[in-house]
Formats: sequence, C-alpha cells, structure tokens
Amino acid sequence: MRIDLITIFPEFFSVLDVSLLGKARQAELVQTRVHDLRDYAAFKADGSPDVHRTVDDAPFGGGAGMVMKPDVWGKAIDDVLEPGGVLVIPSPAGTLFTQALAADLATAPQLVFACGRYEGIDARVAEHYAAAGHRVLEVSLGDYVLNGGEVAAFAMTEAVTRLIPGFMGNAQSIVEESHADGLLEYPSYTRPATWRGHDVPDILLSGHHARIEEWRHEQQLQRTRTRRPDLLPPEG
Ligand SMILES: COc1cccc(COC(=O)c2cn[nH]c2)c1
Repeated sequence: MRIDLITIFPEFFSVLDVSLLGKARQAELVQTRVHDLRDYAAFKADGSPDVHRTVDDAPFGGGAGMVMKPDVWGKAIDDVLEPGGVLVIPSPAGTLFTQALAADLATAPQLVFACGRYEGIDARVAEHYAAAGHRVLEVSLGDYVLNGGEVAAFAMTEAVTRLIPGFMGNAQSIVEESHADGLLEYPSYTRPATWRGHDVPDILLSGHHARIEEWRHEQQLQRTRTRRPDLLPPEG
C-alpha cells in the first residue's frame, strides 16, 4: 500500500520514519510520502507567481476563519491520487472512524490523506473527486475539534497499516483486540500475582482454559455494557 499525506506541516510526519510503521516501510509493505501543500500554491489562478504561496481565503457568505482554496488542493490531489486510490479527508463533520473502516481501508492500493487546517477545505474538492469516480471519505475520529487533520491522519494511518497482512508480528493479537468482535477487550494481568495487595482473579491461575475464555467474554460484555452501551446490538 502507498499512503500519501498532503499537509502545510510536512515536518509533522517525519515521525513516520521512527514509528512501528518504519519497519513496515522497510519491509516494503507500506510506502509513505509526505507532500507540502504550499508547493502547489506557487502560482495564482491567472498564472502569475504567488510569493506568499497562499492556501486559504475568506469564506463566501461570511463567517469567522478562513477556508482552504480548491484550486491549490486540486493541483496537489491531481498530482498524487492514483486510480483506485481513496481520498480521506479528516474532519469533525465526517463519518466516525471505526475498526471496520480501518480494515476496509487496509485493502486499498493507496490512501491520500488531505489534512485540512483553518475552517476546512472548500467543499467542491470532495465533490470533484467523488464525481470523477474516486472513493472520497470525510472521516471523524470523534466528537471533538483538532487544529488540523494531521493528528487524525496519523492515527488512521497507524490503525490501518497495522492491519495489513504481514505488518504485525502476532496476527492472533489483532483478532483478539478490542472492537475486533464488536466488544471491548477484557482486562489483562501479568506477574506478579499479587501487587500492592491486589490479586489477579483466581480463574486466570486455574488452568481451566474453557472457564477462562468464558470469564473473559463475560468481562467483555460487562465492560461494553458499562462503558460503551452504544456498541451493543439493540437486544443488548
Ligand atoms: C477538513 O476540515 C477540517 C476543519 C477543522 C479541523 C479539521 C481537522 O480534523 C478534526 O478536527 C477532526 C477529525 N476528527 N475529529 C476531529 C479538519
């Protein structure tokens, strides 16, 4: 898979070289490229040089803040997005990012993350690439607002790449992790068996694997009921 990240803060993604992702990149499972949006703002619409490499402008209809220019984004995405590539726009107004969507995106040949800043990207950009036949997703990490899409893009990149076959050493741990079966993960323990007067649940020291599995599933249900009832099917 190739992952392209378009941003006005390219240095933000230099960490990609040192994270776990770095190993996957070395293994050629994932190629990542970072693109400076301002490289596509060197010339104005009329072809004259723009020394300020402007990427934003005032919103039509008024309102606070600035909107990112469609023409600049168009030049950048035209240069980067490949046939079959998915354009992902992190946004507070997006659909919720889930483990299921991560698994879906892990099968794509290319992801292009358009990292917005200010009040966002001109809405015609998403419209244009959808109309051109590309899969375009506006995706939210949750109900809060960040200053830009870079943090969200990095989180989604990690959630997706770790699901690429061959990336994680222990495939079994992926299957067992939270959300893989729609429930939250059960609590985990390791040595020492007693720590500051707190004991590990006896069942886990019993060696009864069937009972341990049953206890763990019950813990998953209990946790999901109390912390994330929204994840339970209607009959709960
Ligand atoms: C594309 O337009 C905008 C506008 C404003 C901020 C951002 C950055 O994304 C988020 O804030 C976010 C993503 N998931 N939850 C929050 C993008």
